[in-house]
Amino acid sequence: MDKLLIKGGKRLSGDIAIAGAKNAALPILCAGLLTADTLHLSNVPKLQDVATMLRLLQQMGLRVEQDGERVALNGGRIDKLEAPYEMVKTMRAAILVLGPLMARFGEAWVSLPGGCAIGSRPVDQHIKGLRALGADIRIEAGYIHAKAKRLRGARIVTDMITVTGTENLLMAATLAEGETVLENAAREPEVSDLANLLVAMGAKIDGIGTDRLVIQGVEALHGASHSVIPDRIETATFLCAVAATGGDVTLTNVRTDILDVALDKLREAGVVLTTGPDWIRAQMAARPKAVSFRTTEYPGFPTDMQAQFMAINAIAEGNSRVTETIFENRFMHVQEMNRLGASISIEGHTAIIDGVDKLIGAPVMATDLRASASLVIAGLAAEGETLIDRIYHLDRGYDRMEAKLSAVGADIQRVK
Ligand SMILES: CC(=O)N[C@H]1[C@@H](OP(=O)(O)OP(=O)(O)OC[C@H]2O[C@@H](n3ccc(=O)[nH]c3=O)[C@H](O)[C@@H]2O)O[C@H](CO)[C@@H](O)[C@@H]1O
Ligand SMILES: C=C(OP(=O)(O)O)C(=O)O
Repeated sequence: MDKLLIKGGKRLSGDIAIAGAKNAALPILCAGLLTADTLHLSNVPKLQDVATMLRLLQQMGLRVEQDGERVALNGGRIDKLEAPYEMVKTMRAAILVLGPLMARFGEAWVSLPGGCAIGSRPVDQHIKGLRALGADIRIEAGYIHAKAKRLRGARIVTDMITVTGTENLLMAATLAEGETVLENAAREPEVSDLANLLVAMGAKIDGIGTDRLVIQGVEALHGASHSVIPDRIETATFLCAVAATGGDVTLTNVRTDILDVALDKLREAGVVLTTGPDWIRAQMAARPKAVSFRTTEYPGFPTDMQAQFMAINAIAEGNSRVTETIFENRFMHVQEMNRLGASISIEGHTAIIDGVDKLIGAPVMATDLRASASLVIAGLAAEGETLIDRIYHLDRGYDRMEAKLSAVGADIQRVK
Protein backbone atom coordinates (compact mmCIF):
# COMPACT_ATOMS: atom_id res chain seq x y z
CA MET A 1 0.00 0.00 0.00
CA ASP A 2 1.43 3.42 -0.97
CA LYS A 3 2.53 5.84 1.72
CA LEU A 4 3.87 9.39 1.64
CA LEU A 5 7.21 10.19 3.25
CA ILE A 6 7.67 13.87 4.06
CA LYS A 7 10.75 15.61 5.41
CA GLY A 8 9.28 18.79 6.79
CA GLY A 9 10.52 22.31 7.21
CA LYS A 10 10.96 23.36 3.56
CA ARG A 11 9.54 26.65 2.34
CA LEU A 12 7.47 26.36 -0.83
CA SER A 13 8.18 28.48 -3.88
CA GLY A 14 7.04 28.34 -7.51
CA ASP A 15 3.88 27.68 -9.55
CA ILE A 16 1.19 24.99 -9.27
CA ALA A 17 -1.52 24.38 -11.89
CA ILE A 18 -4.88 23.51 -10.34
CA ALA A 19 -6.97 20.69 -11.84
CA GLY A 20 -10.69 20.53 -12.56
CA ALA A 21 -13.00 20.06 -9.58
CA LYS A 22 -13.65 16.49 -8.44
CA ASN A 23 -17.06 17.41 -7.05
CA ALA A 24 -18.09 19.04 -10.34
CA ALA A 25 -16.59 16.37 -12.60
CA LEU A 26 -18.39 13.45 -10.88
CA PRO A 27 -21.99 14.66 -11.43
CA ILE A 28 -21.04 16.00 -14.86
CA LEU A 29 -19.80 12.56 -15.94
CA CYS A 30 -23.15 11.12 -14.80
CA ALA A 31 -24.94 13.64 -17.01
CA GLY A 32 -23.55 11.58 -19.90
CA LEU A 33 -26.35 9.09 -19.09
CA LEU A 34 -28.99 11.72 -19.91
CA THR A 35 -28.48 11.79 -23.67
CA ALA A 36 -27.85 9.47 -26.60
CA ASP A 37 -25.53 12.14 -28.06
CA THR A 38 -21.90 12.86 -27.22
CA LEU A 39 -20.67 15.07 -24.39
CA HIS A 40 -17.23 16.60 -24.90
CA LEU A 41 -15.71 17.45 -21.53
CA SER A 42 -12.42 19.17 -20.75
CA ASN A 43 -10.50 20.01 -17.56
CA VAL A 44 -11.54 16.63 -16.15
CA PRO A 45 -9.14 15.87 -13.25
CA LYS A 46 -7.08 12.65 -13.28
CA LEU A 47 -8.27 11.20 -9.99
CA GLN A 48 -9.08 7.78 -8.62
CA ASP A 49 -12.75 8.80 -8.19
CA VAL A 50 -12.97 9.90 -11.81
CA ALA A 51 -11.45 6.58 -12.96
CA THR A 52 -13.95 4.69 -10.76
CA MET A 53 -16.87 6.72 -12.11
CA LEU A 54 -15.78 6.13 -15.72
CA ARG A 55 -15.48 2.40 -15.04
CA LEU A 56 -18.98 2.36 -13.56
CA LEU A 57 -20.44 4.29 -16.51
CA GLN A 58 -18.67 2.01 -18.99
CA GLN A 59 -20.17 -1.02 -17.25
CA MET A 60 -23.56 0.55 -17.94
CA GLY A 61 -22.78 0.80 -21.64
CA LEU A 62 -21.56 4.40 -21.87
CA ARG A 63 -18.77 4.76 -24.44
CA VAL A 64 -15.79 6.65 -23.06
CA GLU A 65 -12.85 8.18 -24.92
CA GLN A 66 -10.21 9.76 -22.73
CA ASP A 67 -7.26 11.85 -23.79
CA GLY A 68 -5.58 13.45 -20.80
CA GLU A 69 -8.02 15.93 -19.24
CA ARG A 70 -10.42 15.56 -22.18
CA VAL A 71 -13.20 13.00 -22.00
CA ALA A 72 -15.88 12.23 -24.59
CA LEU A 73 -18.93 10.29 -23.44
CA ASN A 74 -21.60 8.70 -25.58
CA GLY A 75 -24.74 7.32 -23.98
CA GLY A 76 -26.31 5.86 -27.13
CA ARG A 77 -26.07 2.26 -25.90
CA ILE A 78 -26.83 2.14 -22.20
CA ASP A 79 -27.92 -1.43 -21.41
CA LYS A 80 -27.31 -1.88 -17.66
CA LEU A 81 -29.13 0.31 -15.16
CA GLU A 82 -27.12 -0.68 -12.11
CA ALA A 83 -24.48 0.74 -9.77
CA PRO A 84 -23.13 -2.28 -7.86
CA TYR A 85 -21.99 -2.30 -4.24
CA GLU A 86 -18.29 -2.78 -5.17
CA MET A 87 -18.31 0.64 -6.88
CA VAL A 88 -20.54 2.53 -4.46
CA LYS A 89 -18.55 1.41 -1.42
CA THR A 90 -15.33 2.96 -2.79
CA MET A 91 -17.03 6.11 -4.10
CA ARG A 92 -20.28 7.38 -2.62
CA ALA A 93 -20.76 9.77 -5.54
CA ALA A 94 -21.90 6.70 -7.54
CA ILE A 95 -25.35 7.57 -6.11
CA LEU A 96 -25.35 10.31 -8.78
CA VAL A 97 -26.32 7.81 -11.50
CA LEU A 98 -29.75 7.43 -9.83
CA GLY A 99 -31.30 10.71 -11.04
CA PRO A 100 -30.15 10.45 -14.68
CA LEU A 101 -31.11 6.76 -14.99
CA MET A 102 -34.60 7.48 -13.66
CA ALA A 103 -34.99 10.49 -15.94
CA ARG A 104 -34.04 8.74 -19.16
CA PHE A 105 -34.82 5.05 -18.57
CA GLY A 106 -37.38 5.08 -15.74
CA GLU A 107 -35.53 2.40 -13.79
CA ALA A 108 -32.39 2.13 -11.65
CA TRP A 109 -30.68 -0.27 -9.28
CA VAL A 110 -28.20 1.57 -7.10
CA SER A 111 -26.50 0.04 -4.11
CA LEU A 112 -27.26 1.94 -0.90
CA PRO A 113 -24.06 3.64 0.20
CA GLY A 114 -23.07 2.71 3.74
CA GLY A 115 -21.76 5.16 6.32
CA CYS A 116 -18.19 6.35 5.98
CA ALA A 117 -15.41 7.75 8.14
CA ILE A 118 -16.86 11.28 8.26
CA GLY A 119 -20.45 10.35 9.11
CA SER A 120 -23.47 8.18 8.41
CA ARG A 121 -24.34 10.14 5.24
CA PRO A 122 -27.83 8.82 4.45
CA VAL A 123 -29.45 9.39 1.02
CA ASP A 124 -33.05 9.69 2.28
CA GLN A 125 -33.47 13.12 0.63
CA HIS A 126 -32.51 11.74 -2.80
CA ILE A 127 -35.20 9.09 -2.29
CA LYS A 128 -37.77 11.54 -0.93
CA GLY A 129 -37.26 13.83 -3.93
CA LEU A 130 -37.50 11.05 -6.49
CA ARG A 131 -40.67 9.76 -4.83
CA ALA A 132 -42.13 13.27 -5.12
CA LEU A 133 -41.31 13.08 -8.84
CA GLY A 134 -43.45 9.93 -9.02
CA ALA A 135 -40.85 7.18 -8.66
CA ASP A 136 -41.76 3.95 -6.93
CA ILE A 137 -38.75 3.18 -4.73
CA ARG A 138 -38.05 0.03 -2.74
CA ILE A 139 -35.00 -1.03 -0.82
CA GLU A 140 -34.20 -4.57 -1.90
CA ALA A 141 -31.13 -6.56 -0.79
CA GLY A 142 -29.13 -3.43 -0.04
CA TYR A 143 -30.14 -1.77 -3.28
CA ILE A 144 -32.33 1.22 -4.07
CA HIS A 145 -34.67 -0.08 -6.78
CA ALA A 146 -36.47 2.83 -8.41
CA LYS A 147 -39.08 2.68 -11.17
CA ALA A 148 -41.37 5.13 -12.94
CA LYS A 149 -43.02 5.32 -16.36
CA ARG A 150 -42.01 8.95 -16.74
CA LEU A 151 -41.11 11.25 -13.88
CA ARG A 152 -43.44 14.20 -13.43
CA GLY A 153 -42.52 17.61 -12.09
CA ALA A 154 -43.18 18.51 -8.45
CA ARG A 155 -42.22 20.99 -5.76
CA ILE A 156 -39.57 19.46 -3.53
CA VAL A 157 -38.31 20.92 -0.27
CA THR A 158 -35.41 18.91 1.09
CA ASP A 159 -35.15 18.66 4.90
CA MET A 160 -31.58 19.96 4.75
CA ILE A 161 -29.27 21.31 2.09
CA THR A 162 -27.69 18.43 0.22
CA VAL A 163 -25.18 18.83 -2.60
CA THR A 164 -25.43 15.48 -4.38
CA GLY A 165 -29.13 15.33 -3.47
CA THR A 166 -29.70 18.61 -5.35
CA GLU A 167 -27.63 17.33 -8.28
CA ASN A 168 -29.51 14.02 -8.49
CA LEU A 169 -32.92 15.73 -8.39
CA LEU A 170 -31.84 18.42 -10.84
CA MET A 171 -30.76 15.79 -13.36
CA ALA A 172 -33.94 13.78 -12.76
CA ALA A 173 -36.12 16.87 -13.31
CA THR A 174 -34.56 17.83 -16.66
CA LEU A 175 -36.52 15.08 -18.46
CA ALA A 176 -39.59 14.98 -16.19
CA GLU A 177 -43.00 15.99 -17.48
CA GLY A 178 -43.77 19.58 -16.46
CA GLU A 179 -42.23 21.89 -13.88
CA THR A 180 -40.08 20.95 -10.90
CA VAL A 181 -39.19 23.41 -8.16
CA LEU A 182 -36.24 22.48 -5.93
CA GLU A 183 -36.42 24.54 -2.74
CA ASN A 184 -33.55 24.57 -0.24
CA ALA A 185 -31.23 23.65 -3.12
CA ALA A 186 -27.48 23.57 -2.54
CA ARG A 187 -25.73 26.64 -4.00
CA GLU A 188 -22.27 25.09 -4.24
CA PRO A 189 -20.43 26.19 -7.41
CA GLU A 190 -20.20 22.53 -8.44
CA VAL A 191 -24.03 22.37 -8.57
CA SER A 192 -24.03 25.45 -10.80
CA ASP A 193 -21.35 23.93 -13.04
CA LEU A 194 -23.56 20.87 -13.54
CA ALA A 195 -26.61 23.08 -14.15
CA ASN A 196 -24.72 25.10 -16.77
CA LEU A 197 -23.77 21.92 -18.59
CA LEU A 198 -27.39 20.71 -18.47
CA VAL A 199 -28.54 24.02 -19.99
CA ALA A 200 -25.95 23.57 -22.77
CA MET A 201 -27.54 20.12 -23.32
CA GLY A 202 -30.96 21.73 -23.80
CA ALA A 203 -32.34 21.65 -20.25
CA LYS A 204 -34.51 24.54 -19.04
CA ILE A 205 -33.32 25.67 -15.62
CA ASP A 206 -33.91 28.97 -13.82
CA GLY A 207 -32.33 30.14 -10.58
CA ILE A 208 -28.86 28.66 -11.14
CA GLY A 209 -26.64 29.66 -8.20
CA THR A 210 -29.65 30.24 -5.90
CA ASP A 211 -31.42 27.98 -3.41
CA ARG A 212 -34.50 27.74 -5.65
CA LEU A 213 -34.04 25.87 -8.91
CA VAL A 214 -36.96 25.81 -11.33
CA ILE A 215 -36.79 23.19 -14.05
CA GLN A 216 -39.13 22.82 -17.02
CA GLY A 217 -38.83 19.23 -18.20
CA VAL A 218 -37.96 18.64 -21.87
CA GLU A 219 -38.44 15.55 -24.08
CA ALA A 220 -34.74 14.91 -24.70
CA LEU A 221 -31.30 16.39 -24.10
CA HIS A 222 -28.55 16.65 -26.70
CA GLY A 223 -24.75 16.65 -26.80
CA ALA A 224 -22.65 19.59 -25.60
CA SER A 225 -19.11 20.71 -24.82
CA HIS A 226 -18.13 21.83 -21.35
CA SER A 227 -15.02 22.66 -19.34
CA VAL A 228 -15.16 21.59 -15.67
CA ILE A 229 -14.58 24.45 -13.19
CA PRO A 230 -11.25 24.56 -11.33
CA ASP A 231 -11.14 22.75 -7.99
CA ARG A 232 -11.65 25.29 -5.21
CA ILE A 233 -10.78 22.71 -2.55
CA GLU A 234 -7.50 21.73 -4.21
CA THR A 235 -6.74 25.46 -4.59
CA ALA A 236 -7.39 26.21 -0.93
CA THR A 237 -5.48 23.10 0.17
CA PHE A 238 -2.28 24.35 -1.51
CA LEU A 239 -2.86 27.82 -0.05
CA CYS A 240 -3.03 26.24 3.40
CA ALA A 241 0.24 24.42 2.69
CA VAL A 242 1.92 27.78 1.98
CA ALA A 243 0.36 29.28 5.11
CA ALA A 244 1.79 26.45 7.21
CA THR A 245 5.30 26.25 5.68
CA GLY A 246 5.89 29.82 4.56
CA GLY A 247 6.94 30.68 1.01
CA ASP A 248 5.74 32.26 -2.20
CA VAL A 249 3.54 30.19 -4.50
CA THR A 250 1.34 31.12 -7.46
CA LEU A 251 -1.59 28.87 -8.31
CA THR A 252 -2.84 28.94 -11.89
CA ASN A 253 -6.14 27.84 -13.50
CA VAL A 254 -8.11 28.92 -10.42
CA ARG A 255 -11.46 30.64 -9.77
CA THR A 256 -10.95 33.17 -6.99
CA ASP A 257 -14.63 34.25 -6.98
CA ILE A 258 -15.77 30.97 -5.42
CA LEU A 259 -13.25 30.99 -2.56
CA ASP A 260 -14.27 34.11 -0.62
CA VAL A 261 -14.47 32.79 2.93
CA ALA A 262 -11.38 30.58 2.65
CA LEU A 263 -9.37 33.51 1.28
CA ASP A 264 -10.62 35.81 4.06
CA LYS A 265 -9.53 33.26 6.66
CA LEU A 266 -6.10 32.87 5.04
CA ARG A 267 -5.64 36.66 5.12
CA GLU A 268 -6.69 36.62 8.77
CA ALA A 269 -4.00 33.97 9.34
CA GLY A 270 -1.43 36.37 7.88
CA VAL A 271 -1.07 35.15 4.29
CA VAL A 272 -0.56 37.90 1.72
CA LEU A 273 -2.78 37.04 -1.24
CA THR A 274 -2.74 38.69 -4.65
CA THR A 275 -5.30 37.63 -7.22
CA GLY A 276 -5.61 37.89 -10.99
CA PRO A 277 -8.34 36.69 -13.35
CA ASP A 278 -7.29 33.03 -13.12
CA TRP A 279 -4.37 32.98 -10.69
CA ILE A 280 -3.67 33.59 -7.06
CA ARG A 281 -0.33 34.28 -5.39
CA ALA A 282 0.23 33.42 -1.73
CA GLN A 283 3.15 34.87 0.22
CA MET A 284 3.79 33.93 3.81
CA ALA A 285 6.79 35.06 5.82
CA ALA A 286 5.67 34.75 9.45
CA ARG A 287 4.14 32.19 11.80
CA PRO A 288 0.41 31.94 11.02
CA LYS A 289 -2.16 33.43 13.39
CA ALA A 290 -4.93 31.19 14.72
CA VAL A 291 -8.32 31.51 12.98
CA SER A 292 -11.67 30.30 14.32
CA PHE A 293 -14.60 29.29 12.08
CA ARG A 294 -17.62 27.06 11.71
CA THR A 295 -18.33 25.04 8.60
CA THR A 296 -21.56 25.73 6.72
CA GLU A 297 -23.01 25.28 3.29
CA TYR A 298 -21.77 27.48 0.41
CA PRO A 299 -21.05 30.37 0.46
CA GLY A 300 -19.96 29.74 4.06
CA PHE A 301 -16.80 27.99 5.19
CA PRO A 302 -16.56 24.61 3.36
CA THR A 303 -16.44 21.45 5.45
CA ASP A 304 -14.01 20.08 2.84
CA MET A 305 -11.44 22.67 4.05
CA GLN A 306 -11.92 22.22 7.80
CA ALA A 307 -9.10 19.70 8.30
CA GLN A 308 -6.53 21.62 6.24
CA PHE A 309 -7.15 24.83 8.24
CA MET A 310 -6.80 22.77 11.42
CA ALA A 311 -3.20 22.01 10.35
CA ILE A 312 -2.52 25.77 10.18
CA ASN A 313 -4.16 26.33 13.56
CA ALA A 314 -2.09 23.52 15.08
CA ILE A 315 1.12 25.56 14.64
CA ALA A 316 -0.43 29.03 14.77
CA GLU A 317 0.12 31.78 17.27
CA GLY A 318 -2.88 31.72 19.61
CA ASN A 319 -5.91 29.54 20.24
CA SER A 320 -8.83 28.78 17.96
CA ARG A 321 -12.17 27.03 17.87
CA VAL A 322 -13.36 25.07 14.84
CA THR A 323 -16.96 23.89 14.73
CA GLU A 324 -18.07 21.25 12.21
CA THR A 325 -21.78 21.55 11.42
CA ILE A 326 -22.12 19.42 8.27
CA PHE A 327 -20.78 15.97 9.19
CA GLU A 328 -21.00 14.39 12.64
CA ASN A 329 -17.59 12.70 12.64
CA ARG A 330 -15.19 14.84 10.67
CA PHE A 331 -12.42 15.23 13.26
CA MET A 332 -10.53 11.99 12.58
CA HIS A 333 -7.38 14.00 11.78
CA VAL A 334 -7.25 15.48 15.30
CA GLN A 335 -5.78 12.39 16.96
CA GLU A 336 -3.22 12.02 14.20
CA MET A 337 -2.20 15.70 14.45
CA ASN A 338 -1.82 15.28 18.19
CA ARG A 339 0.62 12.44 17.42
CA LEU A 340 2.71 15.09 15.67
CA GLY A 341 2.66 17.21 18.83
CA ALA A 342 -0.43 19.35 18.22
CA SER A 343 -2.60 20.29 21.18
CA ILE A 344 -6.21 19.81 20.08
CA SER A 345 -9.17 18.68 22.14
CA ILE A 346 -12.73 18.00 21.03
CA GLU A 347 -15.91 19.12 22.77
CA GLY A 348 -18.96 17.89 20.90
CA HIS A 349 -18.81 19.35 17.40
CA THR A 350 -16.04 21.81 18.25
CA ALA A 351 -12.27 21.34 18.19
CA ILE A 352 -10.29 23.58 20.51
CA ILE A 353 -6.78 24.18 19.29
CA ASP A 354 -3.87 25.60 21.31
CA GLY A 355 -1.26 26.56 18.74
CA VAL A 356 2.15 24.94 19.48
CA ASP A 357 5.59 26.29 18.46
CA LYS A 358 6.35 23.28 16.33
CA LEU A 359 5.21 19.84 15.24
CA ILE A 360 7.59 16.87 15.17
CA GLY A 361 7.27 14.25 12.42
CA ALA A 362 5.87 10.77 13.20
CA PRO A 363 4.05 7.92 11.41
CA VAL A 364 0.35 8.81 10.98
CA MET A 365 -2.70 7.28 9.35
CA ALA A 366 -4.96 8.92 6.77
CA THR A 367 -8.63 8.22 7.53
CA ASP A 368 -10.47 10.11 4.79
CA LEU A 369 -9.75 12.37 1.86
CA ARG A 370 -9.40 15.80 3.48
CA ALA A 371 -7.92 14.38 6.71
CA SER A 372 -5.15 13.00 4.47
CA ALA A 373 -4.56 16.43 2.95
CA SER A 374 -4.38 17.99 6.40
CA LEU A 375 -1.75 15.46 7.48
CA VAL A 376 0.31 16.30 4.39
CA ILE A 377 0.19 19.98 5.39
CA ALA A 378 1.08 19.17 9.00
CA GLY A 379 3.94 16.94 7.78
CA LEU A 380 5.30 19.70 5.54
CA ALA A 381 5.35 22.07 8.52
CA ALA A 382 6.75 19.52 11.02
CA GLU A 383 10.38 19.01 11.94
CA GLY A 384 11.78 15.67 10.77
CA GLU A 385 10.05 12.79 8.98
CA THR A 386 6.34 12.12 8.72
CA LEU A 387 5.13 8.90 7.11
CA ILE A 388 1.47 8.95 6.07
CA ASP A 389 -0.20 5.58 5.63
CA ARG A 390 -3.40 4.78 3.65
CA ILE A 391 -3.01 7.56 1.12
CA TYR A 392 -5.45 5.86 -1.23
CA HIS A 393 -7.91 8.28 0.39
CA LEU A 394 -5.81 11.19 -0.90
CA ASP A 395 -5.62 9.74 -4.41
CA ARG A 396 -9.44 9.76 -4.61
CA GLY A 397 -9.44 13.55 -4.77
CA TYR A 398 -5.99 14.99 -5.51
CA ASP A 399 -4.09 14.56 -8.76
CA ARG A 400 -0.44 13.73 -7.94
CA MET A 401 -0.34 15.96 -4.90
CA GLU A 402 3.22 14.89 -4.08
CA ALA A 403 4.46 15.76 -7.59
CA LYS A 404 2.87 19.23 -7.42
CA LEU A 405 4.37 19.86 -3.97
CA SER A 406 7.84 18.52 -4.94
CA ALA A 407 7.86 20.92 -7.88
CA VAL A 408 7.59 23.87 -5.46
CA GLY A 409 10.35 22.63 -3.17
CA ALA A 410 8.69 20.21 -0.72
CA ASP A 411 10.61 17.08 0.26
CA ILE A 412 7.82 14.54 -0.26
CA GLN A 413 7.85 11.17 -1.95
CA ARG A 414 5.56 8.23 -2.49
CA VAL A 415 6.93 5.02 -0.99
CA LYS A 416 5.63 1.43 -0.96
C1 LIG B 1 -19.16 14.26 -4.40
C2 LIG B 1 -19.46 15.49 -3.61
O1 LIG B 1 -19.91 16.47 -4.15
N1 LIG B 1 -19.20 15.43 -2.31
C3 LIG B 1 -19.44 16.60 -1.49
C4 LIG B 1 -20.90 16.63 -1.11
O2 LIG B 1 -21.20 15.42 -0.43
P1 LIG B 1 -22.72 15.01 -0.21
O3 LIG B 1 -23.54 15.50 -1.33
O4 LIG B 1 -22.71 13.55 0.09
O5 LIG B 1 -23.08 15.82 1.09
P2 LIG B 1 -24.51 16.45 1.43
O6 LIG B 1 -24.51 17.88 1.04
O7 LIG B 1 -25.56 15.57 0.83
O8 LIG B 1 -24.56 16.29 3.00
C5 LIG B 1 -24.85 17.35 3.89
C6 LIG B 1 -25.46 16.79 5.15
O9 LIG B 1 -26.77 16.33 4.86
C7 LIG B 1 -26.93 14.98 5.29
N2 LIG B 1 -27.84 14.31 4.33
C8 LIG B 1 -27.61 14.41 2.99
C9 LIG B 1 -28.43 13.80 2.07
C10 LIG B 1 -29.51 13.05 2.54
O10 LIG B 1 -30.29 12.47 1.79
N3 LIG B 1 -29.73 12.98 3.90
C11 LIG B 1 -28.91 13.57 4.81
O11 LIG B 1 -29.12 13.46 6.01
C12 LIG B 1 -25.52 14.41 5.28
O12 LIG B 1 -25.38 13.27 6.10
C13 LIG B 1 -24.71 15.60 5.76
O13 LIG B 1 -24.76 15.67 7.17
O14 LIG B 1 -21.17 17.74 -0.28
C14 LIG B 1 -20.46 17.73 0.97
C15 LIG B 1 -20.89 18.94 1.77
O15 LIG B 1 -20.45 20.09 1.16
C16 LIG B 1 -18.96 17.70 0.71
O16 LIG B 1 -18.27 17.51 1.91
C17 LIG B 1 -18.57 16.57 -0.25
O17 LIG B 1 -17.24 16.72 -0.66
C1 LIG C 1 -16.13 14.23 1.36
C2 LIG C 1 -15.64 14.39 0.14
O1 LIG C 1 -15.96 13.67 -0.94
P1 LIG C 1 -17.04 12.51 -1.11
O2 LIG C 1 -18.37 13.12 -0.98
O3 LIG C 1 -16.76 12.03 -2.51
O4 LIG C 1 -16.75 11.47 -0.04
C3 LIG C 1 -14.66 15.46 -0.17
O5 LIG C 1 -14.46 15.74 -1.37
O6 LIG C 1 -14.05 16.01 0.77
